[in-house]
Amino acid sequence: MSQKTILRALAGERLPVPPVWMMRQAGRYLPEYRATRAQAGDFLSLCYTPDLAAEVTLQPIRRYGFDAAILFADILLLPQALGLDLWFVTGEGPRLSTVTSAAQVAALKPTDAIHDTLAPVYETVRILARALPAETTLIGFAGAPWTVATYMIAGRGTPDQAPAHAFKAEDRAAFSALIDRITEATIDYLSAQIEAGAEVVKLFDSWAGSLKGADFDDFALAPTRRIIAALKARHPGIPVIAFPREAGPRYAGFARATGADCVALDNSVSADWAAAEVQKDGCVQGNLDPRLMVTGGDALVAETRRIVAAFSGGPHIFNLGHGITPEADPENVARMLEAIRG
Ligand SMILES: Cc1c2[nH]c(c1CCC(=O)O)Cc1[nH]c(c(CCC(=O)O)c1C)Cc1[nH]c(c(CCC(=O)O)c1C)Cc1[nH]c(c(C)c1CCC(=O)O)C2
Repeated sequence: MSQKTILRALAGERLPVPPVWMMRQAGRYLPEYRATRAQAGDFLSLCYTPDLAAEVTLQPIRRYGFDAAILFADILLLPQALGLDLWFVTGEGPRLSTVTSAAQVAALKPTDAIHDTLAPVYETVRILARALPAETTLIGFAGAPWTVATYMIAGRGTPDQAPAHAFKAEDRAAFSALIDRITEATIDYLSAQIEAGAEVVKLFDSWAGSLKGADFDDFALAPTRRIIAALKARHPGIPVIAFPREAGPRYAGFARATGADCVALDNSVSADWAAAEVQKDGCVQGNLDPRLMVTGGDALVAETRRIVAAFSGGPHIFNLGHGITPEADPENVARMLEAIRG
């Protein structure tokens, strides 16, 4: 069996101390990240410069000794590789050219053309596979099709994903074709990350919670299942983490329905409920409220310990319920790690 703690937990092993990493662990809360980002000039240049992207991936590993490193990139690089324009507005977030018709779906670049744009990401993975400490697991990632589609349709982040819901309601066939195109491209994108050295991959479905009923089945669950089945066929033994954020009761059964080796939990579900209803099917990850990394104090330590205790009966990877924010205090990360590792 692998000695890497993350891989042991993903294989279903209960460990006395849970392995730990954090969503957005390379990010603006760290002064060394801000310095490298300034050197790169802007966020996308940082993503597409392998030496610098590898450097920011390694920064939180050096500072905190996390058990996993997550490739530094962004879920919106794939839409760009499919032919959309992408830029980031400082202080606001991403902007993309949009896809809102069957003709625009058909005009996206073919899947085998994505690697031209994404080659630097694979090079970052290769650098990291060589540079990481022997005990650190390298996680690759992509956005899940629904979440990626919400940005491609709206051209930006939206609080309620209304433009994507409208497209789905107006032309379900064209919307489904878009989901299929993203699904196919995601399979090849993650496959290439694995071939470059990613040991685990994670699918971020940040907006899964806005899909209800049959829509959740068709556009959160089914594409995830299809991606995982294709990856398992091509790369047996590579674990997959699924993050259907704010899926609520639909977290139960999600691993069984999709074949995910681990389900990442946001902080809106109770740890005790998830221990009973989600962890019974395998590894779970997440749940700590990222706001505690800003406020810290005794509440951070108490909540960290409560989550460790709640999931102590089965396989568990400690993580936050969503990404750490720029306002977080780096000292609070150290405090959290001390509460987990003692
Ligand atoms: C929805 C989404 C995106 N990107 C991602 C998601 C899914 C997870 C989630 O829900 O947060 C995923 C992501 N984005 C980033 C990573 C790198 C790995 C990591 O450390 O977790 C990962 C895994 C870097 C990033 N991606 C982004 C930053 C900040 C950019 C900067 O340095 O200015 C980082 C470190 C920018 C980004 N990228 C995206 C948005 C909406 C924004 C702007 C909001 C923000 O600034 O936080 C799209």
